[in-house]
Amino acid sequence: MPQLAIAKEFLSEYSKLEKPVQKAVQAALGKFAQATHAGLHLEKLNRAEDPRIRTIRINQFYRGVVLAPASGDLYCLLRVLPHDEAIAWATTRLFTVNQVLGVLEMRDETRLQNMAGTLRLAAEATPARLFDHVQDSDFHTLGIDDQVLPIVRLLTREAHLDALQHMLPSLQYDVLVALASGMSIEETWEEVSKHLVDAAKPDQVELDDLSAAIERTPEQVALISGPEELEKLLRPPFALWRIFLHPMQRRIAYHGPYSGSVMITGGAGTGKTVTALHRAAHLARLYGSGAPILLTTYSHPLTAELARQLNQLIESPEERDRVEVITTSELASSVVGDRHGGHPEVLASRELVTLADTVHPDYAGEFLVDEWEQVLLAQEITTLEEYLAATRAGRRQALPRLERQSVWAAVEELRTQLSNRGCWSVLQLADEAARILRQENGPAIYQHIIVDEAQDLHPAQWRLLRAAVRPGEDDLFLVADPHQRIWQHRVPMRSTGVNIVGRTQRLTVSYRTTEEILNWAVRVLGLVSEEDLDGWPDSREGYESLMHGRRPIVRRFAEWSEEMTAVVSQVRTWLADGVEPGAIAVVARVKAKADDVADALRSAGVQSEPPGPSGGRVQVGTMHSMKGLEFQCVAVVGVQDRVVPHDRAIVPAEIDMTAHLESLQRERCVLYVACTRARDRLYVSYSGAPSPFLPR
Ligand SMILES: Nc1ncnc2c1ncn2[C@@H]1O[C@H](COP(=O)(O)OP(=O)(O)OP(=O)(O)O)[C@@H](O)[C@H]1O
Repeated sequence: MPQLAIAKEFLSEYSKLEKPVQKAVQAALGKFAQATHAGLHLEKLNRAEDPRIRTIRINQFYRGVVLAPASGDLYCLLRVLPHDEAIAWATTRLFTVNQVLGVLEMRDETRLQNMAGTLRLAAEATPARLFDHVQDSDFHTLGIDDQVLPIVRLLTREAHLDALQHMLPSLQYDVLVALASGMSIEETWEEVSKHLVDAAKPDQVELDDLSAAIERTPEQVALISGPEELEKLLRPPFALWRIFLHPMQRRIAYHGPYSGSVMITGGAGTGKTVTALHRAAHLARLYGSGAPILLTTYSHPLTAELARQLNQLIESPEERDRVEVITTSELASSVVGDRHGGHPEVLASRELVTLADTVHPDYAGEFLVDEWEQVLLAQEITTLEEYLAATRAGRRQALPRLERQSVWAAVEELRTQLSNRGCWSVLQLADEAARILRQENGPAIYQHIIVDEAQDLHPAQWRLLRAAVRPGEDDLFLVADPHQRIWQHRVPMRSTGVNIVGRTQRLTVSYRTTEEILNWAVRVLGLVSEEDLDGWPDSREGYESLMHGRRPIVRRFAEWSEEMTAVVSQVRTWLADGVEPGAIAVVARVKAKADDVADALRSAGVQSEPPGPSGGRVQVGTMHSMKGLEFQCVAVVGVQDRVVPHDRAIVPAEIDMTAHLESLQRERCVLYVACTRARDRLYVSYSGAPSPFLPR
């Protein structure tokens, strides 16, 4: 029975082909998948470096490049390119199985041989070599093969190594870069092992067993089980993440049972959500009976997106039905609704503040709500005595102990008014639901809970989730980036009630953005101290992107009106370059500025919409509203002093220094989140003095 495999490179270029060419590709691939490829003419090439390379006709102009071993029945589709390009690519490439690492490797053999000649000449003039300090045996241990080693021994400068980047097998190139940058053999091995399926060398490697090698290279090539899978894979939106997982993502998501709660951290765009989705799919497949699985986060737009992606990932309706995708608020609502009857009505935060404004002449609604949520509900304070004894670290406003009595009375009044209206606040509802579950101590609602964006949960939401699943194997799978904490006050890891000791993992490769944008955006975060992390695992070391692109543009203007004119013109340039309107976002720290931009765009004939499931228009919104989203091009505007950080979000230093620093760090995170939404292009502008967070 013939087997079909496809390379990631093919799938990314397939999505860019015109519809008729895509149809022709589907027809050709369908024949492979249905094992009727005998009708396809696999054309052998004269002078090909790899005797197993064939091409197939897609249409008059395009050809597919296929790796077809002499024995066995595996066909691997590598590229689909215009005719001449396909032939040129196919004749120069050589595929091998790495003897030590067992992965499938590709090299540009023709250019590599030419390069060897040039390097030999350069080496004759220089006795010292770049890798004099590395023994042959160490190279072998790290997977450098006998064909590459003689070339490596000719290298005299790092620039020569750079020149080999697109010729060498990628993992061997990574090894050489690590060694050249001064890493020890052990450190280099640690880097390499991240790319191996079991983080270890395979026991035995058969050099002509392509199927086994493909299974060890899940980042690059995928075996297709049959025509249905193929059909699904090629259906838009060509989701690469469904098939090609980084070995680390795969190891984490498809791990056997974890003995307790697990936390996965990683910088923006490292595929944390993707890993959470795969874990949900894995658990749904493993655990057929019993309580359902919950996939959750704090906001509805984010759960809507999670549900949409999960629908793409899980094919079996029964397995899909095992995973409930709802917000923590919806969970709270259903628990409280079940016990108190009816559907609890929740007051939106703005209405809550308006109501709180009316309860006491001396206290602003915002202050009372903040005190209730961030002190009382956060610390689960239920009596005045507890409140009088509570710490108020991190509050915006000092509060003499004597005054707490009247604040307590005002919050009580707010609660009474809410209750008279038959309403709840979001966090009050979470607190109540957690209390009910803990009191009942009944069977767990969920067998497993998977949480995305866990860094933004409030303590009441942590209590709710903790109570909704019984502590034990595979109870909580948490995905977080402590550097993207933009909402709540910091919840120290020890206050979450979740024990992750010894069960933390980190993702480091960004799949979203380019190295240029990522390096710039990370500098926005400044120096993050141990205290800032408060027991949460760090997630920036080794954070990198394998993609390259343009550096972010930063522009200064004298006035907001000029800045707006410029951003409108930037959006129009992107549109003129062929970027889809829905792949463009304009982001501001405050809503008023976002509204100004939306108006300016409208006047220029460009329609926009708020962030969310795209209706195909340019999206304009606040930095907070962009959480979890991504766009090809992002413009972040109004990044000036006193706006970023936003004056009102900063706790004055004279009130509480720790809280002041914390609030500053959170504002850095907000800007970091906004900038890391960009895949290819990032444009940043400000009027007057720049934000102190902008990298120099
Ligand atoms: N293995 C993969 N192959 C291809 N694309 C991937 C892979 N993993 C993630 N991606 C893509 O990278 C982008 C970022 O992934 P994801 O949203 O999961 O990252 P994240 O870490 O949750 O990001 P953030 O914290 O910024 O919200 C998405 O477009 C996703 O489809």
